[in-house]
Amino acid sequence: MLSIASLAVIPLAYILLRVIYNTWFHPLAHVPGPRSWSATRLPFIWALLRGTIVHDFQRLHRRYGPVVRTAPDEVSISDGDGWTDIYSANSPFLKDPTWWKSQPGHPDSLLSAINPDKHAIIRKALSPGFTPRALRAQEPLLQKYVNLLVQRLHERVEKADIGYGGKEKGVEINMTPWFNYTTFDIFGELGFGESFKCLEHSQYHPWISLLFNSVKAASFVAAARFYPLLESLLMRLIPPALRKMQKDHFQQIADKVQRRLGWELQQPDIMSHLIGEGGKLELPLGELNATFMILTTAGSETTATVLTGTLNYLVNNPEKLAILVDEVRSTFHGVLDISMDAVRNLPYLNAVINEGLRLCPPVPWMLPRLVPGGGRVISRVWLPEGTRVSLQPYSLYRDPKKFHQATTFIPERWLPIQPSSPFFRDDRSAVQPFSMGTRSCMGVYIAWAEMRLILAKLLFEFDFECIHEKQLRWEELRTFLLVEKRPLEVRVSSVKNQAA
Ligand code: HEM
Repeated sequence: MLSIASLAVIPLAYILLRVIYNTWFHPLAHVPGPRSWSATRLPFIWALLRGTIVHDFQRLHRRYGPVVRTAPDEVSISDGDGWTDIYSANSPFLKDPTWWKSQPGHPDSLLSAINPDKHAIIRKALSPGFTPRALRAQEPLLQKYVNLLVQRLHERVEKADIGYGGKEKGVEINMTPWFNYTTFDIFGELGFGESFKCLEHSQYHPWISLLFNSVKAASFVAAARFYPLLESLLMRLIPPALRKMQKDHFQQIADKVQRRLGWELQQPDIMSHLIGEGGKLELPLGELNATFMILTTAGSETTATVLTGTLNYLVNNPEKLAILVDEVRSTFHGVLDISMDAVRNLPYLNAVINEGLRLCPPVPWMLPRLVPGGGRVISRVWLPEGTRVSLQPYSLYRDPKKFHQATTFIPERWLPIQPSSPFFRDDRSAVQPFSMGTRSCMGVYIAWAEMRLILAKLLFEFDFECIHEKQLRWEELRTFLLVEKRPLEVRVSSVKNQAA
């Protein structure tokens, strides 16, 4: 009979053998990387749970190069070629189900559909709502909320001016929630004709507050998925109250969808393109609900992150802010002139947003895809079939080998450049914040329109200044699938009040 000691020795011996195999005999043993990360998945999980994974990957890439082994069966890429190697149109690299698969019994959404044919059906049904033509019809919806943002900020500034008796210039405002209020309200209206009323009430809708926690929880669920036994145990341990909260969260979106489907009046929102003749839906209701649940986050939190990051870099670089302010205020006579068409070709505004996207990508880490049958060469390294492989925008965009003064905010690198410029050799094509190919961002036109309109209107109406003792350091933010933003406290004053 086996003694207790030998029962303990067997799993230990198994773990030791696995570590030896992973480190020296695994088909990925030739890929550079730290031994501890190659031997077991624990360092990866630890980084994921602490929210430091993006920075840890960046550190590993600086040390080991553009292709790094970050777990026994996983490789991280920080190289522009990775975009075409992994994500180009009709790429055979499918999403890794560990991260994406929907929970058993739940319908697929646009993001969770791994099968390319299934994904193509959902994407095709949604795509008419995301074209430049659709966006033109949606402009009044966007403008309504950008104007409301401006109005709310004016109210804050005026209230403070009265309070201080005009002695101090402007008021301290945490801009982080204001960008979120605006983008969530816009998506609510654009998606299902019902905003979250955040700007109206100047506070988060409870659905959004809950969302931030659930994105964080998703990191934990993903961590557990690497250990199927642990996953099933954890799933059983979820308290009923938490399960109910998760269900209610989903149900609120399902209710919004249902209300929108019941409308008699039509407006040119995304949903309008999904309702066919006689009210027939272009997608099964379950998939529609699941897709709008995900879309609400993808379509709001991302844009708000770039806006927060970009304004942060602007206030910390007052000379760049002054150039942009000059461009905006010299182009427009009044705030009503600021339309989607009118802001599209402002060179410095576009350069600023491109630089914001480079330094503050809201998807700083592309979740893994799987290397297809037969293996593939990625960034000049051969990887066997089944390897999990991800691209790291955050590391890539801040790589000093790819960009001159890589971690400095320099919008000029996006303007037309002479060969004598130190930025001439910048690898601009490596910056693909909306990804590439069949699974690239559908909201790219909406996102650009929102970012241009919001920045242009804010800078036309207000002066923004950094509050040095409350500076936000973007490099210190944690990532739980998405970036965990912190308050961006800035001093805001109204241009009108100064002119008076
Ligand atoms: C600056 C803002 C944004 C950035 C940087 C961004 C970036 C991205 C990226 C990188 C992906 C690919 C994710 C992956 O494959 O792992 C993606 C997917 C997606 N994004 Fe965006 N996004 C932004 C805003 C938006 C907006 C405003 C919307 C909608 C209104 C939107 C809708 C989508 C959708 C539907 C997908 C999934 C596409 C598919 O799987 O076929 N995004 N986005």
